[in-house]
Order: sequence, then structure tokens, then C-alpha cells
Amino acid sequence: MPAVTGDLKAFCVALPKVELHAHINGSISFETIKKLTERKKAEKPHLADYQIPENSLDGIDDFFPLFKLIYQLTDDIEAIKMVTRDVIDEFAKDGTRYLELRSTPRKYDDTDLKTKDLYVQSVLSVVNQPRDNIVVKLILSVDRRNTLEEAMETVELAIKYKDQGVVAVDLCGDVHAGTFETVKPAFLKAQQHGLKVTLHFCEVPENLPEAPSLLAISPDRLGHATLLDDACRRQIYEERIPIEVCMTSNVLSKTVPKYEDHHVKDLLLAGQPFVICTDDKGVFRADLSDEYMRAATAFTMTYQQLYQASLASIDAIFSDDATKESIRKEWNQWYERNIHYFNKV
Ligand SMILES: CNc1ncnc2c1ncn2[C@@H]1O[C@H](COP(=O)(O)O)[C@@H](O)[C@H]1O
Ligand SMILES: [Zn+2]
Repeated sequence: MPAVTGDLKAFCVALPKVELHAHINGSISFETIKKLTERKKAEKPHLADYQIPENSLDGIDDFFPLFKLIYQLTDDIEAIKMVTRDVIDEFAKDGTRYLELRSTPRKYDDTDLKTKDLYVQSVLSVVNQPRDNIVVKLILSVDRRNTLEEAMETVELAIKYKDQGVVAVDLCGDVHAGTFETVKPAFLKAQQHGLKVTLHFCEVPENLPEAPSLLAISPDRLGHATLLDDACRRQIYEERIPIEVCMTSNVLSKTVPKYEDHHVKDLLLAGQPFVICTDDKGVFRADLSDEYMRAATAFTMTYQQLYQASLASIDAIFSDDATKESIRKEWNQWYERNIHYFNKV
């Protein structure tokens, strides 16, 4: 099978794409961080020159502490709206046509972001602005370090805003902190109220012992699923649970040694549903088009296969069948208009 070369980047940007695994505060671009430091420099001079360090992770444990600083720049309503708007605009510019952002509600006593409800309202006020080039939905994240009470508060908010843009709840956060068991009842409650569930799953081998408990709640999608044992691989494949794959995130946080080793190749071979995603495009400095390029390069995927991967991602979105159908139509129309790409290979 011939590899795609030459104008691969242009193709990957032009290709209509679905992004289902993007943390808002991990997706903040270099340019937006500059705007944030500028507006905070009087109040927080120690952050005046802050930039997210590039290629500085020795492992995944170096990743989570980055948010101690990033969160100091996004601790008020205007900042939250700004980052949400910029992240959406950047995804749209990169050819993403359907986007499910996710974020962990926060609150601060010393800013105008006094409640988690206000956090969600601020994000949704931007998510729900009418746009003709991208559809945007929101997933609320429960942090693994949360108490059950905190997780319940997030789920209550997801229920409250369910028909106003929130489609699901997510389990995320420091892979070496907390336990799923603590927050599990909150996820069961979310499901009882018709919300979808996606879970960060086995990013590191230490998460394997809790895997059966996560799978027992029948999650609608799984994030990463990097390190599986035979039993959970079998179950995931049998149940055809779509996997949100984040190649750059895994390679830079060193949970996967190199792109060619990434488990996308197993998923491709097994015909298992997966969705190419970014995770944290700001921290890892890779747009969704870059992720498609990396898949093409590492696994010699043709333009046709990249298109098929993008089209198949629509099956995994947290929207109704009518929305899926209208998005598929858009993809098909794009294909017809761009048939020259596919006649080449
Ligand atoms: C590298 N893989 C990952 N694994 C687990 N959790 C991750 C993550 N990448 C990001 N997050 C979670 O997302 C938060 C930032 O976005 P929000 O403040 O929610 O918008 C981080 O604090 C972390 O909890
Ligand atoms: Zn993630």
C-alpha cells in the first residue's frame, strides 16, 4: 500500500474531522497563553513570562503539575470564556467539524468564578454560540482525586445542563492518584439520567487492577486504553467500545515508546472502533491534523484510509442519530468535492 507523502499536511487540515477527546485547559495555544499572561501580569508578576515548557516531560507524572500554573491563568470568568473561544476557533481552523470539549469545573473564592456552576455556564455560553463551521458539545470531567461529594456536584451540573450542550461525564486526572471506586456512584447516577460516560482507561499499567470495575459500568467510550491485559482487551473488543486514541500525548508522556509502537496499529488490524484525538493540543503542541499525519506516517495509511477513519469516528459521537446522519452527509459531500485526492492513490 503506497504511503501518503507531499501535501499530506494540507490534506490532513482539509479533511473534515471529529475531535472527541480534548481537555480545554490542556488545549490552550501558545498565543492564548500570551494573552492570559498579559492580562494577569500586574496581579501575578511571577507568571508574566510563563509559557508551557516544550518537550520537557520525563514521564506522565511530570504532566499533571503543569496545571498548577495554567490554572492560575484561567481562574476567572473572562479567562475561561477566552480559552474556550480560542480553543474552538483553533480546532475549526484546523478542519475539525464536530468537537466534544471536556473540562473539570473549578471555583475560586477570590475571583468572580465563585461556583462550579458559574464555570460550566461560562464554558457553555461560548460552546453554544451559533457557528456555521463547527458543532461543539461539552463533557464535564470528574477528577480522580475528587471526593464522592465533589464528583456528585459535577454530575449534578451535567444533569442540569444536559439539554444545553452537556452530553457526557468523563473520568480524568492524575493516573497515580485517587480510585475509581470512590467516585463510581456519581457515574452510575449520570447514566441513570441519560448522560453518556467516557473514562480515561489504563494509561499506565498501575491502572489495570481497577479496569474490571471501570468496564462493569459499560462506558460508552474509553480514553487511551494504552496498556491492556488479555481479559480487558477481549471485553473491549467484544463490546466494540470505541477508543479515543491520543498518540502524541502517549509518546510525549512516555506511556508509548514511539509512534510506530502505538496501539492504533492493533485497533486497525482488529477492526476495532477508534477515534484519533489530541488530548491536550496546547501542552503537546500537536493539532488534530498533526495526529492524522502521525497516524499516516507511522502506519502507512492512505488518504482513503484517513478519510475512512474520520468518517467512522462519527459513529462514536455523543449526539443523536439525526445529527450523525447530517454530519455523515457533510463528509460525503466533501469527499465528492475532493475526489482528486483519492484518485491519486
Ligand atoms: C495526558 N493524559 C491525561 N490523563 C488524565 N487526565 C488528563 C490528561 N490530560 C489532561 N487531563 C486532565 O485535564 C485537566 C486539564 O483540563 P481541564 O481543566 O479539565 O479543562 C488536567 O488537570 C487533568 O486532570
Ligand atoms: Zn485525556
